[in-house]
Amino acid sequence: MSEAAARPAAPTAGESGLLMSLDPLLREWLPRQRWFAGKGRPITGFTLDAVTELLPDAALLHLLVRAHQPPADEEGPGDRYQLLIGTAEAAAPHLAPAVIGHITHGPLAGRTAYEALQDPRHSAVLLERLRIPGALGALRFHRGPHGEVPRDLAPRPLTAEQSNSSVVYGDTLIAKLFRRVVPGLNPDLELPLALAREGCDRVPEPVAWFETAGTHHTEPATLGLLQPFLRDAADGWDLALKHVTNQQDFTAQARDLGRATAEVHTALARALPTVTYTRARIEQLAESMTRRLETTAQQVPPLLPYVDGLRSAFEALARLGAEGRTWQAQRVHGDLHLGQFLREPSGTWKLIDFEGEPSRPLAERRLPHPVHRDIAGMLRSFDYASPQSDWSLSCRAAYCSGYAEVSGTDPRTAPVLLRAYETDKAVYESLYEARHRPDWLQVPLTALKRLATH
Ligand SMILES: Nc1ncnc2c1ncn2[C@@H]1O[C@H](COP(=O)(O)OP(=O)(O)O)[C@@H](O)[C@H]1O
Ligand SMILES: O=P(O)(O)O[C@H]1O[C@H](CO)[C@@H](O[C@H]2O[C@H](CO)[C@@H](O)[C@H](O)[C@H]2O)[C@H](O)[C@H]1O
Repeated sequence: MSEAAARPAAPTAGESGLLMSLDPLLREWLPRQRWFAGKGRPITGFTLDAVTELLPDAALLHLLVRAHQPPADEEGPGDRYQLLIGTAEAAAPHLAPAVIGHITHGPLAGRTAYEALQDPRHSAVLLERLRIPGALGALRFHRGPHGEVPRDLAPRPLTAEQSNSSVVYGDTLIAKLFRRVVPGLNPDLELPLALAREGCDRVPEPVAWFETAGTHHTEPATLGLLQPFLRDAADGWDLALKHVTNQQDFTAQARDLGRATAEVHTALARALPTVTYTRARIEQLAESMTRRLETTAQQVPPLLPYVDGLRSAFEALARLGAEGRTWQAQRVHGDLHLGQFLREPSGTWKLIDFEGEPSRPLAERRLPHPVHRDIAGMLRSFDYASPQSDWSLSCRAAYCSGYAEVSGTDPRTAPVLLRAYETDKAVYESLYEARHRPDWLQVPLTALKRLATH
């Protein structure tokens, strides 16, 4: 790959000028993005961790920007975000919704900054980079062992509400760019690659990816990946909602989803290390769930009345550990819900988005867990589609039966573990909804009310 357009990764005087140009705009724009993790906390400033010019004259910039929002979180001084920014004398009319703002300070004064993934000319540059392995500025591009990356596929950005940002190329490939960037290998790349090595075809195999080089004290961070696009696939969440609306049974699909989950779990257990959860680890798990409940209740006050009742779910888990109960633990999906399953026109369910819960530290997301963690995520998801209904109860049962048919173990034989994970998931959801979709907060709250009196 040509290094011609690359600029050094470390910020230079010119780059701090760049920040002067962008700072006022980013303060306004960043908090409005769905993927911005620090909602509700004021930004006190930015640091530019790296800038790579993908097109000359600042026409297309790749930035890793740290947003300072005291106090610092577990992963360092401020969250680090990946931004692709285009600048032009004037943004073309079709890019109006992508405009970040008019630059009034610094070296780019007079130009307009916009979200470059919305500009097909710019997302085409990204595809071209992903096609050819190599280094460019702060970025490192890699190709997987299989799969073609054709040239000149027409890009279209996905408009779905997402935790990250995706671009579909010619209905053939889909690129996903992680927005909040943390050091380390992202499980969204790690697990699909491991599953592909294992011959599991339930997951689209990454064909290319890119990362930023680490520093002397941080690991490289995965920035994005390119996978086959599952054309004409139906999203499990949309499909479930349609069935609810039309008062149609969904148990056959739920059973298939259970079978697909068990297949993926079996392959993951073969592909990556497993551990046994014994007393200490189970008590630790119960403690971390309790801590999360308590901190979340501080951030989501409507949760407060249920805290005592919910704590009992985690106490029961710790008690089982103390009595000598053990479980096998392995790598799991980590944020499993109906929307993570896509049904191909052939009827086959595929699984996507192995990133885990984006707000958790990466090291935590890569820990092995009993499979009940994912199963609880799906049980919550049926409840989201039709809260506290017979529809959801029968789907939950069918899902567990399907899971048992393939794995040989019915998850319902571990009700205490399942309740603890379901409670933990609903606690996570209450924070997620409070931050991103306050209108939905009632869904996990209603479930938590029930789980508190279990
Ligand atoms: N391989 C794929 N084929 C078809 N659609 C996909 C594929 N991967 C993702 N999508 C679509 O993109 C959406 C967002 O992808 P996802 O990986 O869940 O991103 P995020 O982590 O930002 O939520 C999904 O809900 C799905 O509709
Ligand atoms: O965007 P991601 O797929 O990474 O996941 C986040 O957003 C999900 C919502 O889009 C959220 O899922 C919650 O809402 C779903 C309905 O929209 C429901 O099916 C899930 O069960 C529920 O958890 C997910 O928790 C969050 O991490």
